[in-house]
Amino acid sequence: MIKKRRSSAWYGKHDKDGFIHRSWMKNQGFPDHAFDGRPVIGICNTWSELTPCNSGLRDLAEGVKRGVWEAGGFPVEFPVMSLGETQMKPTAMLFRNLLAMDVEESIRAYGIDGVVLLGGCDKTTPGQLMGAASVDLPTIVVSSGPMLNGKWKGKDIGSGTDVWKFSEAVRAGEMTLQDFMNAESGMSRSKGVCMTMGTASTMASVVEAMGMSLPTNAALPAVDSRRMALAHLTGKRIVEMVDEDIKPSDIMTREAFENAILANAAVGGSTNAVVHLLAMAGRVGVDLALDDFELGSEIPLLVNCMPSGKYLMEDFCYAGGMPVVLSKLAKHGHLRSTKTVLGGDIHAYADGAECYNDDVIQSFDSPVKPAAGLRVLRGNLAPRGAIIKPSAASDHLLEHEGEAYVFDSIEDMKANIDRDDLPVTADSILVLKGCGPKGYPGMPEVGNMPIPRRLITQGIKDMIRISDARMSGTAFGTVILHVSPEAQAGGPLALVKTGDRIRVSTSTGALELLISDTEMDARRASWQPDEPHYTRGYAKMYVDHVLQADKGADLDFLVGKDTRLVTRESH
Ligand SMILES: CC[C@@](C)(O)[C@@H](O)C(=O)O
Repeated sequence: MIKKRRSSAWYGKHDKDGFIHRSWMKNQGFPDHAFDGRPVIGICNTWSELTPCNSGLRDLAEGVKRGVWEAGGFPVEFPVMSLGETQMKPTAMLFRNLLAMDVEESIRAYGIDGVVLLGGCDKTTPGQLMGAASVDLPTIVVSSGPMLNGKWKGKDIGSGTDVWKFSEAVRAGEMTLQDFMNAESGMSRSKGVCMTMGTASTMASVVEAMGMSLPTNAALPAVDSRRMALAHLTGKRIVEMVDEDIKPSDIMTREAFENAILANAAVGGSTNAVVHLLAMAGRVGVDLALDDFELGSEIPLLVNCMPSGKYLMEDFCYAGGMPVVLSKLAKHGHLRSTKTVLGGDIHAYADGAECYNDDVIQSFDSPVKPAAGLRVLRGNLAPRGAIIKPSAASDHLLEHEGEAYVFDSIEDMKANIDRDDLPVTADSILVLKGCGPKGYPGMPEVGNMPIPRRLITQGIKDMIRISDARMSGTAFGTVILHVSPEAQAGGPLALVKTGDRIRVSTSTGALELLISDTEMDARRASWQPDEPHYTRGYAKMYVDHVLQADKGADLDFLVGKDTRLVTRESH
């Protein structure tokens, strides 16, 4: 017998409970020595054919198992809910916290000592980490990895980013519907997540910057054999980590979250990282606030990937990937010291990293864009904040005052956006209500509303859009998101009327509805929330308990952790 482990409370007992735990597991052909006290490693898998981004995780699980066996551990794979943002209605975000509950309770209830999280699609990474952090066993992430570069008509095309471009081109009459449909197959040529710097690759990048995965995990393409090797090495490492007792709470420190914010700015990462990092921080008890994201605002955009730049994740990988970004951040004093899954400091991920393509990963002195990180906006329209991604926005709209055109719901927007008589100009500000966590529900990626047809046919490509929704990490435009409190929770967004003037200043961080306080109070007095869409089940629980976007949209009762061992047996 090696050292007494958590799993020994299942497999090390010599009574009827130990018999039950071991004997039933042996029906899968595991030999006696699998239960000799070696570390039991749970492989928490979000593989699903309905989550195409994660469809390669079955293979990667086998890679992790090889490494676990090699290091003297006992690997056991288990499924958890899988969330495919491209497939789920109303949005996978509605279920991120449900996945987190599934992960948390699975880890807690089973006899495992350490966990490898296999995720990829946007919500699977944060959902798994939130759940794992609330139990706090040694944990490492292995991501799906991005798809190969999209290819169509001899050009590279990027997941999401080119969907938005193509669909606007069809609406503007610049692309045929047949061409639009033909591009589908070229865009998704292999297993893996979006190969733009969408939310999936953003989350993998920030997780690497936090030290929660092995180095190079974020950018290796899903089908690159080196990803299988990385899974193998992760399996080996998690066994050692159990012995070293390195837990998420040792790694996911305040400094690690700051590194995530800084890295997110440098890679031009998704706005969705904000709600996910806030929710993850809430689980480990790190006091991260929306304003902390301003930390990244002066960091230049180094990674020239869509949607803020022009390349794709495969190019980013071949240019050196995250270790290069971390080394550039370190060189300019923007990488905090913090422990990683390897047991050393995050600076070790950066040491010796070489950049193989200076156009794909640019320098601090000559970046893709200066001061590219997310900005937090506040004012009487968003008392608890809103965010904008300047690197994906139009410079001329970053300081702007204009007249609001309001859509009261997503249905209203869809029914009217293409009306030929829609009273909007390029200076108008489109406002969409009812798309926050409680409103839709689930805070979908609809904030980057299409440009009204009458403007797009005049060649207008961007205008200010404001909502309580999120937007795809692959999207672009001058889009103000995550307005808190949301309309459905009675935030001032609910009170905006068509014709009101709104002022946006990205430089001073202001978002103001230019009406008097008296007028605001009068409108509030007659405001009623919409009837809830769901009156039972998980969605009802979600709506009753979800926190606002500025707090990460976790459920109020899931914040924090409980690391106690469950002592009561099932028989
Ligand atoms: C279409 C792109 C998606 C589904 O990945 C999106 O969720 C993102 O934020 O990147």
